[in-house]
Amino acid sequence: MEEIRAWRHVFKLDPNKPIDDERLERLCESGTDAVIVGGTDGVTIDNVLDLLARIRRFSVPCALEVTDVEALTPGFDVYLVPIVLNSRQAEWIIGRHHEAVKQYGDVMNWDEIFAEGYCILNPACKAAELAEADAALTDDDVVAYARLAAHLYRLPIFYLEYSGVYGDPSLVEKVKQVLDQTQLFYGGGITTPEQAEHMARYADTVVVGNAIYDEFEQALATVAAVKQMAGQRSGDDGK
Ligand SMILES: CC(C)=CCC/C(C)=C/CC/C(C)=C/CC/C(C)=C/CC/C(C)=C/CC/C(C)=C/CC/C(C)=C/COP(=O)(O)OP(=O)(O)O
Ligand SMILES: O=P(O)(O)OC[C@@H](O)CO
Ligand SMILES: [Mg+2]
Repeated sequence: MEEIRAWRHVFKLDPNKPIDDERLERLCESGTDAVIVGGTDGVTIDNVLDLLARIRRFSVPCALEVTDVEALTPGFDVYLVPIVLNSRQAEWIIGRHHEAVKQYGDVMNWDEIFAEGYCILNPACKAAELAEADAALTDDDVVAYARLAAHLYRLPIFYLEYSGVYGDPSLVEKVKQVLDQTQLFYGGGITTPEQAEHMARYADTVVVGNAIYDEFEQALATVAAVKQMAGQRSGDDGK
C-alpha cells in the first residue's frame, strides 16, 4: 500500500492504443509516479504483454488495472481491481470478481492487489456504458459513495472517474473532505497543466489518460504541474 500512497501523478496507458518508443520513453522518464496499463475494450493478453515488456525497460512502477481476466499476467508491480460502486449490475460490483477469485484464488498475492471503488460520472464513457453506471448523481450521492468506500468497505482507493471529460473540481474537493485513509484518485479530461494542477489541489492522485494520445506535450507537462501542487499541499500540511 505504501507504494500507492506516494502516487501523486500517474499516466494510464491503453493497451488498445498505439504509442511509439520515443514517446513511451519520455512518458516513463517524465517523473510520473507510476504507469497504469488499462482500458475498457480491446484489452488482450498480447497487447498487455507488449506494453509491459516495453515499460519494463524503465524503472517507473507499473500497475495493471484488471478489466478482463483473459489479459491477466504476472510481472506487474501491483494489480488494481475496479469495483463500480454506482453500477446497476451486481456483475461489475462483485460478480466478475467472484469468478476471478474462483479461478485465480490459489495463486493470488493479496499484498499486491488493491481494490478501486469507482464512481463513474460521465455517462457517455465506455466504462459507464459497459458497467451500466448510474451517473445521474447529485453531489450528496457521490459523497455518500465516497463514505461507503472509505468507512464501510474500507477500500484503499476511491476513484472519481470522468473518463473523457473534465470534471467538477468543487465536487472533488467535497469528496476529499470525507476521506482520510482512503486515497482519492481523480481521472478524466485533463489536457492542460492548469487543469491537472487544479485537480491536484484536492485529489491525492491525478490520472492522465487520453491526453497521452491526443495532446502528448501537454500531457507530459501535467507531471510538473501536479508535483508542484503536491509540494505546496505537503508544505501546508506541515505547518
Ligand atoms: C495470474 C495472475 C497474475 C493473477 C494475479 C491475481 C489477480 C490480480 C487477480 C484478479 C482478481 C480480480 C478480483 C479481478 C477482477 C476481474 C474483473 C474483470 C473485474 C471487473 C472490472 C470492471 C468493473 C470493469 C468495468 C469497466 C471499468 C471500470 C474499467 C476501468 C478502466 C477505465 C475506466 C478506463 C477508461 O476508459 P477507456 O477504455 O480508457 O475509454 P477510452 O478508450 O474512451 O478512453
Ligand atoms: O482518459 P482521461 O479522460 O484522461 O481519463 C483518465 C482515466 O481516469 C481513465 O480511466
Ligand atoms: Mg482511455
